[in-house]
Amino acid sequence: MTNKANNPAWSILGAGAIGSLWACYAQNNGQAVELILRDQASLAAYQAHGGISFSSEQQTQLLNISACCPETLAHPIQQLLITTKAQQTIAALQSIKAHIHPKAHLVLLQNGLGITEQVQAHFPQALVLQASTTEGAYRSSRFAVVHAGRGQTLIGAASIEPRTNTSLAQSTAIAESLSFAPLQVAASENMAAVLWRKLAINCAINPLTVLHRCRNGELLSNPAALTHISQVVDEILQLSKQLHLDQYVEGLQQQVLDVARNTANNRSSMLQDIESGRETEIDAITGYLCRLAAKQGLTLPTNQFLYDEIQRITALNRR
Ligand SMILES: NC(=O)C1=CN([C@@H]2O[C@H](COP(=O)(O)OP(=O)(O)OC[C@H]3O[C@@H](n4cnc5c(N)ncnc54)[C@H](OP(=O)(O)O)[C@@H]3O)[C@@H](O)[C@H]2O)C=CC1
Ligand SMILES: CC(C)(CO)C(=O)C(=O)O
Repeated sequence: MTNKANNPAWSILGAGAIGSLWACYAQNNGQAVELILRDQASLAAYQAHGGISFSSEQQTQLLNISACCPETLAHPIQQLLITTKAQQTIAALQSIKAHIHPKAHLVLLQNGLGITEQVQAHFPQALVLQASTTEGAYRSSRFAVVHAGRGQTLIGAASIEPRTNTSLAQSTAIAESLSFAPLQVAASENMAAVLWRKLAINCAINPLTVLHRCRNGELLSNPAALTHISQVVDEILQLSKQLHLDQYVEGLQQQVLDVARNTANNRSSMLQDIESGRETEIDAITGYLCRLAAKQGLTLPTNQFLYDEIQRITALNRR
C-alpha cells in the first residue's frame, strides 16, 4: 500500500538487522517500504550491493528495496519505523527531521526505555509508540540479514506509566500495517507491563554476559553470575514496588533464568556490541533503571556497578 502521492506506507530508519528484516518481509508481501540509510556513502554502497541479501529458512534472496538517505529524501514521512539502536535514535531522527510530518506515526522498535520521551519532546504532535520484539535477526555482512529466530512483536503506548492516551484501536491499526507475514505484530493492552518486564530481563542478562564474557546460557552455571542475577532482580523488585509496577515482574527471578536457558546459545546484543567495538544500549537499559531509582531516592548498587563496568569496558574498547 502506498499513500496518495505514491509514497511508501512505511519508511524504515535504521537498515540494520531488525530494520532490514521488516523491509524484506514487507517487500516479499508486496508492500512498498523504503529504507533510510545514514548518508550518501551508505546509499552508494547499498546500491552497489544491489539491495539486501535476505536469508530465511535456508534460502537467500537479493531484494532490491527502495532506499534513500537524508540528502535524497524527497517526500514527507507519515509513518516511520525506527530500528536504530536506542542511543542512535535522536541523531538519526534529527538528520531527517525536516521531512517528518508533524503528526506522523513514529514507532520505535528497539530495546531500552527513555528514548520515546525524548522523541515525543522533539515531535510533540506525533503519535509515538514503542514496539518490543522477540524475533531474532543478525547481519552476516553490512547488507546481508539472517532471520535467525521466530518470535512475536507487541506494540503500544510508549511509556511505563499505566495511564496512557493512546487508544488500543490506534495501536491495533498500526500493528496490522506492520504485520508482514510471517512477522506477527499485535497491539498490547498493557504495554507498560511488556516494557518493564523486558527492561528487567535485559538488565539481568545483558551486562552480566559482558562482565563474564559468556553466552546467555553460561550464566546459569557460573555462581558469581547467579549471585549478580539475584542481586539485580532484588533491586528491580524493590524499585518496582515503589513505582507500583511490582505486579508486572512477579516471578522475575525464574523468568530471567528461563530466558537465559531458552536463549542459551545467544551472545546477548550487548556482548555482540562490545565484541564489535560498538557503543552498547546500556544507557537505555541499566542506565534508565538507575536514573529512575535515583528519582525515587533509591540506589541500586549492583545495577550501578554493572552500569559503571560496561561504561568502563566500552571506553577501553574505544582506545
Ligand atoms: N537483532 C535482533 O535480533 C534484535 C534487536 N532488538 C533491538 O532492535 C534494535 C535494532 O537492533 P539491530 O537491528 O540488531 O541493530 P543494528 O546495529 O543491526 O541496526 C541499527 C541500524 O541503525 C543504523 N543507524 C544508526 N544511526 C543511523 C543514522 N543516523 N541514520 C540512519 N541509520 C542509522 C545503523 O547504520 P550503520 O550500519 O550505518 O551503523 C544500523 O544499520 C536494538 O534496540 C536492539 O536491541 C530487539 C530484539 C532482537
Ligand atoms: C533476551 C536477550 C538477552 C536475548 O539475547 C536480549 O534481548 C538481548 O540479547 O538483547
